[in-house]
Amino acid sequence: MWFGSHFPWLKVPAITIGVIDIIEIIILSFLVYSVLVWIKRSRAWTLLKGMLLVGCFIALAYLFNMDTLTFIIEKGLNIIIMGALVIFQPELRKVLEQLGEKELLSSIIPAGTVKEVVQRCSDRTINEIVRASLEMAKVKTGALMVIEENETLAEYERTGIAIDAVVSSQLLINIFEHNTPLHDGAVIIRGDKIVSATCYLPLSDSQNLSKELGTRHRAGVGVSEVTDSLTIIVSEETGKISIAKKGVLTRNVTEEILRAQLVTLQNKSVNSIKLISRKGFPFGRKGKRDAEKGSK
Ligand SMILES: Nc1ncnc2c1ncn2[C@@H]1O[C@H](COP(=O)(O)OP(=O)(O)OP(=O)(O)O)[C@@H](O)[C@H]1O
Repeated sequence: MWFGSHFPWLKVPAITIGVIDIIEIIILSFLVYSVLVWIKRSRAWTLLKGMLLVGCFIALAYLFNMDTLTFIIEKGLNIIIMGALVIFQPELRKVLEQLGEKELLSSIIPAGTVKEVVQRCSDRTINEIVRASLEMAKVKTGALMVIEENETLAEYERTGIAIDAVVSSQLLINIFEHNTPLHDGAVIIRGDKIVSATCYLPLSDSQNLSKELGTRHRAGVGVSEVTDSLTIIVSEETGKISIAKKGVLTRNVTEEILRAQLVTLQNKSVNSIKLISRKGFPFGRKGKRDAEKGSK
């Protein structure tokens, strides 16, 4: 009433909101949120900033009735939209794929409400991967291991040689041994199996990667940009272990960080996993000390 009497020119229509409207609002909010998150995570963020700038120019052109500019904009708009669709075809495809995957469900239902915990790989596999990485780092054997999560790596798996063997540190070390037929390229791990070796991965074109890093690291980051996988890279040059996730490369990771990443991927809390090395000790010096204390 107060609003209506003070702003008579502002007519607010009498609306009745039904259940369908609420559902519509929820769906729209979710879609807008998903698009914004996607834009932030993908290359589209840079594009969006550019588009906002162009949008400002367009608004100014219309505001000040700049006929020539508005004519060009009207004629060129379709071409710009088509161009954007072609350039961002991989990203758009990924968004549509994600909509069809279970990630959608988990993003709607908050963590903790889904009771069943899916365990992607066993504790033993984690221990074997960590052990292999440390061993290879010690002797500076270059390695590239991609661990599959929700999004399939089948596309990259096909570029390599099928293996289908249970993950073991010995096998991983053997694969990446210099001058052996399988040492080039990447190994793909799915669950507790090494599914393929010598795989070719997409190279990242990120400008943020240090110039001193070569194609092994670029390939590791590249696959993490286009899938939700975790990549472990052991540098042949420095013997340092790096991990790539969602296009972010973390260099020189410690055993603990590497293990924590693998445990996160396994969908279990870090505390709930008991890590036992081959000698029967929990991993790490502290674990060994604790185990020795316990056995006395
Ligand atoms: N697209 C790719 N997919 C998978 N593996 C690749 C790809 N490109 C290069 N590699 C692997 O990386 C090796 C070359 O590594 P390079 O020395 O260029 O990289 P780097 O990042 O400097 O690593 P390092 O620190 O180990 O030297 C190749 O022999 C090959 O095994």
